[in-house]
Amino acid sequence: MSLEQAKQVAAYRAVDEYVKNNSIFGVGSGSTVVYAVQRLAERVETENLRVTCIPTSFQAKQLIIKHNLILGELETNPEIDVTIDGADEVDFQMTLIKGGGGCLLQEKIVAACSKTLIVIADYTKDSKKLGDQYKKGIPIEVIPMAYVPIKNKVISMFGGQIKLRNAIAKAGPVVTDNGNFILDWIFSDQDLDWEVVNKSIKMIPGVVETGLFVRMCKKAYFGQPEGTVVERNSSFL
Ligand SMILES: O=C(CO)[C@H](O)[C@H](O)COP(=O)(O)O
Repeated sequence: MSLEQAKQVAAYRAVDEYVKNNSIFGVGSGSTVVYAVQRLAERVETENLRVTCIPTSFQAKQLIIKHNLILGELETNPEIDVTIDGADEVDFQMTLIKGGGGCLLQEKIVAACSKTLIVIADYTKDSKKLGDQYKKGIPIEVIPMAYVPIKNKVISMFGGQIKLRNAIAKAGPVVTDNGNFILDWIFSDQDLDWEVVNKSIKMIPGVVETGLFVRMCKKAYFGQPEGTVVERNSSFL
């Protein structure tokens, strides 16, 4: 079974268990979420469901439109029933690293407006400690003019290394859906208190958001190589 199939089984399971009729649904971003939207569209069609979808990125909005789903926004739907999103890594405490695809800011806003946040991922994202699996670091979305002082400050507070994320098909840095830059912080200490780290980094002027999702996720579905799905529940939500 391929990695893509592992993503698909996790996504289908989560949509089947969590999406209900007459609900407001947060649509995450990334390659795994593509399968979730696919499954949602199937269910809307066959079960005649009414589900209003709130996107977490330009990509998510395009997926909603492509599948003829109802597109909503936080202005009119500030309370979301459930959001299903991918993750770059999920540790044993259900702390997430997100933002590998650069959409962390809107993902965190939508997650914070959701009664329930569910993660869907393949088995490579399942980890004991952050950094065991995902080696690209913690994304930090920043206001462009402040990227150097923020970089220096984070390193002086917590160590490690920071890279400004560069675009692939464009010269220069990645510019997010919100017009900001992304710093990827490769931390050296795996035993940090992520709640403290998240709050401290957020206090630095010019930081818009971090890709650390602490105590936000209720459940994770990990698609396995043999086609089964492993579930992990949070102990605090
Ligand atoms: O946080 C994200 C984007 O900002 C994604 O959810 C995360 O990168 C996982 O993506 P994928 O499902 O493609 O592995």
